[in-house]
Order: sequence, then C-alpha cells, then structure tokens
Amino acid sequence: MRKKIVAGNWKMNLTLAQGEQLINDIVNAGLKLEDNQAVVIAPPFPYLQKAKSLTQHTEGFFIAAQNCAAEKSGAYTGEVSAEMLKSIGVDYVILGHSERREYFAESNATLAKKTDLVLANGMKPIFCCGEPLAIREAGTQNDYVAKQLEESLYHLPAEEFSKVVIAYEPIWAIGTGLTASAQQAQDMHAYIRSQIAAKYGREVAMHLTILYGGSAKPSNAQELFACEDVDGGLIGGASLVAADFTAIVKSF
Ligand SMILES: O=C(CO)COP(=O)(O)O
Repeated sequence: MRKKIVAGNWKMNLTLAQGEQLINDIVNAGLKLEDNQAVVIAPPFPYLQKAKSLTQHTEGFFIAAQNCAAEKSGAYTGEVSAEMLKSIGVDYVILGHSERREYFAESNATLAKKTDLVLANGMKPIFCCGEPLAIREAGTQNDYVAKQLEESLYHLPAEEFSKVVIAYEPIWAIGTGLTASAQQAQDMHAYIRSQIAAKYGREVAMHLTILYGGSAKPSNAQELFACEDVDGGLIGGASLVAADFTAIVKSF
C-alpha cells in the first residue's frame, strides 16, 4: 500500500517555545495512525533537534528540514548541508518549494544537486513542483510540472527515485486561501503518476507518494485526500495551529 503523509511546513514562523508547545499538542492529540500513515513536522533549522527529541518516541512521526545546501561541505557561510541534517536525525528534506525557487533563485539544476545529496545521506526528499497562475490560466500546467520533474529528478535510477516524495503545490493556491479543487488536484496528481509510470514503470509510479499543498485546511482536507492519486498534504498556515493540523491528519 502507498505511504500516506501529512507534513507541516512551518516556513519561517514560531519561536522555540511556541514550536515546542505546538509539537507537544500534536503528539498528545491521541492521533491513531495506520501503518502506512505518517506525520512529518518541518520546523526551521534551529528547532530540528528539539523537534526530533519531542517526536522520536511517537510511532509514525518524522522530522523534515525545509531546505539544504547544494554543496557537500566547505566554505559556504550560512548554509546547512545534507550530511549535517542526517547527523541530527532528520528523516525528510523539503526541496524546491516555490518560495525557495522564487526568492532564492533555485533552479531545476540546483535542485537536482540537492536531491542527490539528500538521497546520498539516506534521507528522503519531499520534492515540490507546481505552476504559477499565468501558466494555469494558459492551460500549460502539465508541461510546466513535467519539466520540473524531468530536470531535477529523471537522472535518478529507479531505486533512488523510489525514495522521493512529490508535493504538488500550485503557486496560486499557496497562502492565498484559494485551494485547487479536488478535481484540479486529482487531475495533476494522476498526470504526474502517469509521467512517472512512463519514465520508471507502473510499479514505481503506483508506490509514489504525491502530496497536495496550497491552502489545505480542515474544511477541505477530507475531499482532497479522498482523491485516488492524492496521498496526503504539505500544509503551511494550518500546520501552525495544533487543532487545525491534527484535524487535517484525521482526514487521512
Ligand atoms: O506552501 C505550502 C506548504 O509547503 C502551503 O502553504 P499554505 O497551506 O499556507 O497555503
């Protein structure tokens, strides 16, 4: 069975004390996860170790970083390497979030390098893709997303690709309150899966976890997660409120 994930991307929010409280509230919410379901918490770098220690004894909980460096190590002031993340127990690394692509000029080629480093260090990338509004309005979103996947991931052999989680996040839906309809999400997720099947074969494609992100909240999570090819969510704003995040996890 495919792995289902609800991941909370805190972005650049919360103090350590607030983050600690949030994690404790989520861990103590009494969530009942099935074997194939996971909760992933992605706090800012300085809180990763704390987040790990607060969640490591709770079944089905994992920790993600929101980014990592494109180089292995060395004179890159301010950067955090994949190896460092691995050494503190990080499980997943979010790569290619549209905010990083836009504000930090991350290209598909840079993301290919980051993907390799995350995998080489035994962690799993949560690779984000998704189109801006103008592309959606032009109706060319499938080609746009296919190119993102091709240029950053298709150099991977099937065995490595199988460790990747994909998050489809239409940029026009991020933080806007404007969610993709369940049909729009399903259509894109099915398209992504078909592309992966063409490249890596049906077996790999059927096991690929594809998350939806963009104004997901308790009121729409159930409808989104009910879609055949939607395997959970990458949650921004609603992941900062314990009651909202746990309600979304309960929508699995
Ligand atoms: O970017 C997102 C998650 O990575 C989605 O953010 P929102 O849920 O705030 O729209």
